[in-house]
Amino acid sequence: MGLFSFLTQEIAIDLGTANTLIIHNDKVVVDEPSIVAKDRMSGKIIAVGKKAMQMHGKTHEDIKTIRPLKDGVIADFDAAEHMIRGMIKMINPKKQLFTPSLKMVICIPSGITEVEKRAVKDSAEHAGGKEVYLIHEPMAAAIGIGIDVLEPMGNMIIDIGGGTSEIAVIALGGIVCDKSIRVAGDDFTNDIVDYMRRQHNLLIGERSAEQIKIECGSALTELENPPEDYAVQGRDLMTGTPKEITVSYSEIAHALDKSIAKIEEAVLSALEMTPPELSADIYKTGLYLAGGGSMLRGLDKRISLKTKLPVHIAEDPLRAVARGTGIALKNVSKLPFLIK
Ligand SMILES: Nc1ncnc2c1ncn2[C@@H]1O[C@H](COP(=O)(O)OP(=O)(O)OP(=O)(O)O)[C@@H](O)[C@H]1O
Repeated sequence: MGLFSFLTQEIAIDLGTANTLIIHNDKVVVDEPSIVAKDRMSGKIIAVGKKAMQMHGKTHEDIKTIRPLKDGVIADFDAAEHMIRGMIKMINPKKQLFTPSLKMVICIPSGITEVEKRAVKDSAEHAGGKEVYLIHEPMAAAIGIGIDVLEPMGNMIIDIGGGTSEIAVIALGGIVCDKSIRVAGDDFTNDIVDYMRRQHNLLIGERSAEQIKIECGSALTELENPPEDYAVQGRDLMTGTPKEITVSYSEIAHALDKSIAKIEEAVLSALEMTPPELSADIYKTGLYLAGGGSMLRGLDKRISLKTKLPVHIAEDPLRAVARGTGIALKNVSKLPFLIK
């Protein structure tokens, strides 16, 4: 560590629709849901991350919870800036004598527009970033999975996050072709809310729906190791009173079918766009899945059946992108694909 290293702090940020992770000194130091709570009267941010999440869906009229990102991009600039600031503060909760200047690498979806890119950069700079680099999420995921992205070898990465699913073929340090769709884990959650309302006349909140997805969600109607049925509580739409019903994984698989089919279609379309030499590589290496959405039971098998290719899930899918962004941070000068 250099003499003046305390003057610069190097951080990698996986700024996601659902979760934001910060890596500092090779460690995940922040892993929080991407949400803030605001006092409507004063306009002040009163909670960031988990604390704000606990308030989500339970607020009274003076408090508003905001998810600053939608579909992988910043939807509320002011809230995003406060969220980034708040999370950076979590790294050094104690007051410091010097405010270090920040060198950051932040990942962005590959289908992002120039204006959306600018919004991420501006938010980071307003939150104290002096040297800000951007990296495309599939590239970060590939690095996080352990793929040598600079090699003349094609690899396909499917990153299913909260707001976006990104499918990219990577070779020689670049994205050769990609397909980004705004259908991912959060759409699975919304499908469950809709399904419960339609099928069971039961109104449930977003957090309960996410819990169902995690506890008994599935991409296939038949699984080798099925999860147990799950008891769901909500409001009966007919009587207005609280009610409990039990759901099975096959039922949830039906509810998620349409959204999963859209992801499958995007994978097939990315495979169709792939130059033949790289198709040959992918035939040998298979497809790599990353992102929290890829943890849905049976999703790897379903994509494998559809594409007739082997599918591998990253070791820790929720952290693959953050890990890759952290590695990129340490190699800023060597990686030609970082965006300044
Ligand atoms: N065990 C699980 N099974 C299914 N889905 C899960 C599981 N754990 C987390 N998820 C889902 O993963 C999603 C979040 O994944 P991730 O943190 O990779 O997304 P993100 O980076 O915030 O989003 P994006 O990349 O779209 O900006 C959420 O929709 C969450 O519900």
